[in-house]
Amino acid sequence: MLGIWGRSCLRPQSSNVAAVRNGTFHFASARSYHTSLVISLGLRNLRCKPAAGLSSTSRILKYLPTRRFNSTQVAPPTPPSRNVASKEKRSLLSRLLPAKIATNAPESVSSFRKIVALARPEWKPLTIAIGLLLISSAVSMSVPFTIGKLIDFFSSTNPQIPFGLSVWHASAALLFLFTLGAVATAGRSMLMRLSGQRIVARLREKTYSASLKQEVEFVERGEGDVLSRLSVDTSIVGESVTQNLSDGLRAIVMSTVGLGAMFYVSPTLTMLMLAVVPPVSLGAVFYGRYLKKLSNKTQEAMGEMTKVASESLSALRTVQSYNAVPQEEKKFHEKVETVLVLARREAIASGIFFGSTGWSGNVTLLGLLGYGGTLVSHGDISVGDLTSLLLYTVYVGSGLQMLTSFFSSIMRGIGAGVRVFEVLDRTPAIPYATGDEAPKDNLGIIEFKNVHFEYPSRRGVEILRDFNLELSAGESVAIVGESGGGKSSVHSLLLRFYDPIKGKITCDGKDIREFSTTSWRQIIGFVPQDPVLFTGTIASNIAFGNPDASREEIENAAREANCEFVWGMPNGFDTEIGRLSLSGGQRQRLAIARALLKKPVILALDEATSSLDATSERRVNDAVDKILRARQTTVLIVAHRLSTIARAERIVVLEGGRISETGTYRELVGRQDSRFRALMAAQLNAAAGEQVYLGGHEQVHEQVHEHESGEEAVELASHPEPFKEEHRSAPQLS
Ligand SMILES: Nc1ncnc2c1ncn2[C@@H]1O[C@H](COP(=O)(O)OP(=O)(O)OP(=O)(O)O)[C@@H](O)[C@H]1O
Repeated sequence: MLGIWGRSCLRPQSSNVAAVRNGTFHFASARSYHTSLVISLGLRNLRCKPAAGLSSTSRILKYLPTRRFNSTQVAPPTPPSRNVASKEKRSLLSRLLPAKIATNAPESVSSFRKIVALARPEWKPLTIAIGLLLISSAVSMSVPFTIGKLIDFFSSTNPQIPFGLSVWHASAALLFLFTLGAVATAGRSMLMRLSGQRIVARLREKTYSASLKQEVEFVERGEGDVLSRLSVDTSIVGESVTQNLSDGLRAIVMSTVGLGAMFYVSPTLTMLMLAVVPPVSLGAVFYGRYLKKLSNKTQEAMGEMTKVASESLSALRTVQSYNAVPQEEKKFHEKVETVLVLARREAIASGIFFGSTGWSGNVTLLGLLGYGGTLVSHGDISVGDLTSLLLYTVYVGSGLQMLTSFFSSIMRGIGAGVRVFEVLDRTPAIPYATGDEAPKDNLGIIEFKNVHFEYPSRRGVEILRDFNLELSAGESVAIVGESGGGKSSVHSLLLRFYDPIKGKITCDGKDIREFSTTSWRQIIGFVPQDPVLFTGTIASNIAFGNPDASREEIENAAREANCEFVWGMPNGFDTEIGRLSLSGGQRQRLAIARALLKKPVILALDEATSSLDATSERRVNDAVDKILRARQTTVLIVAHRLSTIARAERIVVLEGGRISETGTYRELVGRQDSRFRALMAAQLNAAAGEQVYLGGHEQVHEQVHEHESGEEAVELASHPEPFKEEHRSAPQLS
């Protein structure tokens, strides 16, 4: 079945599948996000016995790229002294609890407390539900007793009904009792479920909100993991605090009341029945251990399977364009087979276990019946009592079984809780929304001062090294450099997706770390290299982050960003779009409109590296040109195309993590030994068949007075003299 599922998933339209970036799966649309949930939930359902071990997903997703907390960003680790002190306690715990939970005993305890605290707002319905549980349990526990009495009544020559009731009265009383039991069961079940769902909903919202406030690194490197915490772990926690708790209570009531009733009816027979408990428990221990080992392996195998599925689905365009569907089906099939082999072993083990426990149960019943029959024939107990006893034995047996699974479910809940609270209680490495208000105008100079930067995931690899850059208010600066040189990283630092490891970025002399991230980001319009659209209308996409913008403002921003294509769409600004349902150029212009709508004081524009078609490129360039000419905004462009570079007031060359050269376009091109010239010549020469734009000084200085047909002439009088735009699509630097 999984094989079929995998096959059909590889064939649908690829519209909603996102990219794999930095080894992380990015599900950017609701549908692909949903796919990821389906994968994790589907896998969870695949497990035959959830009893032993932790949340399957916690292990499944171990194999997806997950964020490992690094030393600078993690919530404070457990102090060593506490570890030593609790060592002894842990060794005992380790025998009782699943390994992962036992090694994190303090975490587990606090997770358990937090789980209980989650149920606090639901105390009223939960208390009522527990009351109803006691009523329904009392009713169901009275059934064996009643059946015994009924048998005695019908087999007796002189039938007597307790309390002197008539047959009709007794029947009516029993009917009422059973109806009461049924109503109590229905009420308990509804209340427990509803409370559970409300707890899960609250937990999901809180966890989602906490995830959105983490620094991007945390979520991007473990996105799949965060999703599984949001979807699967939260529901396990909710279940454990309601459904499992209710089942556990029911099991306790069933076992204790059942045992009490059995002792009341016949202590000897009860002792006989209890003789079977030790061997069955021993069998259960061995079975449990084997199952735990097996389920660990199964979860690992399922992790591999999820990885294969996620990779192919998130790169569906590549898979389909290379006709690699059969190849991917085969890969998936192999992983499914591994899971099936393990599932088969688990099925055999559980078959043997449940078969043998059933056998021992039946043998016990036979023993009880044999010995009990003798007691009946001696007149020591009645037939009714023996029947009640046998029925209570069944109740106690199933009560004990429920207790076993209750214990493992609670353990699972605690394990899932640890994972959820890890996100929920985590302090983001880059504080969210705390700090001073950033200036909304009169920005002053923005300065990168001796900035050193390396990505937390790649410690020791310096991307920026003593990087210095000054941006005056209203200035437009283009950063150029080799691909992978760190240009986009400069934007990431400006936007405070990361902080420098040394040095600082200041705005009018004040470290931007002193501003709250929300107010600082509010004044920046960011157009990333590969803009992301969200499922919704074009208008809602432009107004992303500005939900109160009027239609007029949205249209003005779209006009300014050359989004004329919107007016040609069937429903104009109300046209529904998906993540990839527009061309690259259209997406960029929409993203520019989105940024402009913010009326940013700083515009951080990362030019698309992917080749746009000539018209799109021209329209994007014109949109950028308009912004540059307006000169109201400080613009920092990561530029790849000559056409953009030439339009900036100043160009900085980023090499070896620092700025090697700075100047106007004219200055840099004019210098024979300029790094800028060398860099561009090298990169443009690499473009086979393309004319080398910077082959000669004179070529570069030819002024363009006319543009492509129907386009506004590009007047760059205030800019350095531009290059000759001979090709329809300008070559890129990287
Ligand atoms: N999130 C990340 N984690 C770790 N390393 C990263 C991350 N993002 C980028 N890098 C690495 O940092 C270096 C600089 O990347 P960056 O994207 O800033 O380069 P760039 O100059 O903008 O490249 P391009 O012109 O190709 O877009 C690259 O070596 C890249 O592999």
